[in-house]
Amino acid sequence: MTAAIPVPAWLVGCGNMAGAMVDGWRASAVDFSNVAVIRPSGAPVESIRTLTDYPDQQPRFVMLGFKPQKLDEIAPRLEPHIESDTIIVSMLAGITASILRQRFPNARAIIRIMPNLPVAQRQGVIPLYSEDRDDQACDAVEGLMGLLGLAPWCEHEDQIAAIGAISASGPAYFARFAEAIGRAGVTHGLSSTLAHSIAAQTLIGTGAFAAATGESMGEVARRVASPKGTTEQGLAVLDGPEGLQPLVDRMLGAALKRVEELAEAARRN
Ligand SMILES: NC(=O)C1=CN([C@@H]2O[C@H](COP(=O)(O)OP(=O)(O)OC[C@H]3O[C@@H](n4cnc5c(N)ncnc54)[C@H](O)[C@@H]3O)[C@@H](O)[C@H]2O)C=CC1
Ligand SMILES: O=C(O)[C@@H]1CCC=N1
Repeated sequence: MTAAIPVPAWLVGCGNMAGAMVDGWRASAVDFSNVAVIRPSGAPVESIRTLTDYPDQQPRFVMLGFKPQKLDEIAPRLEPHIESDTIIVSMLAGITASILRQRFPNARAIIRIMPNLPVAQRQGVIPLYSEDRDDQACDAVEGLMGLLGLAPWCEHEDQIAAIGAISASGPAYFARFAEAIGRAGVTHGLSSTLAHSIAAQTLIGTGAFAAATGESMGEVARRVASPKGTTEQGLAVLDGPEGLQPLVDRMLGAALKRVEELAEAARRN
């Protein structure tokens, strides 16, 4: 039997990220019959009832899927519906468990997650973190997230941000790298369509190859780069002192700084 969403359940905000989770759960045959999406646009979500306002109901499960900057607009109207039976799952970047507990003091348990878009294909990474020692609630949410991919628990809240900077933001970074390789292909005479499609297919194929062989990315790179061959010369540029690692370190640092800023803004309110 597949994991079940405790019901009644509300998905408050259902855009790119929560929508991808819904797609993954749908592919896992999760029952949505007592689940409602609540968002002001009322834009329909396939096979889930969509509402523009909170019904007169006390939900047992609420997933926060809106932007962190919306917390102070949304929390005061949502809070009266949250009771000692309600599990809150939050994907809001930067919004800590203690900030959420302050906004929703009555919640049974508050569980933070930091999912990524490939949950739609059940190939996601979904770190979890909670400060509430509620094994039943944690097991229920772990079961649901486990349907969508790798769902590790974090011991410390900082790990949610660190994992998130890699895996939640990661699809954007890998996508950007593939775009840059595609653009380089155009510089070398390929048509834009061909260059970008082969760059994307190479990213997809590399992931599939690594998954099928179980090899680390380091091993995959070594397998491609023949000694004294062509790839070795390209890797030497990436591996140089001005190469990829310092750039990636700065990239992650900038994203993590923003996590702090979002938390600070929420703490001030
Ligand atoms: N996009 C991603 O890959 C990831 C996003 N997240 C988190 O997911 C959350 C949502 O991000 P996205 O899906 O990218 O944004 P989005 O803009 O695609 O979706 C936001 C949703 O919030 C809804 N919304 C706006 N105002 C609302 C209100 N007053 N009440 C209820 N719903 C309201 C919108 O209708 C929309 O459905 C953010 O907190 C972000 O930190 C976390 C990990 C990855
Ligand atoms: O960019 C963001 O703020 C969200 C959180 C991690 C990925 N997307």
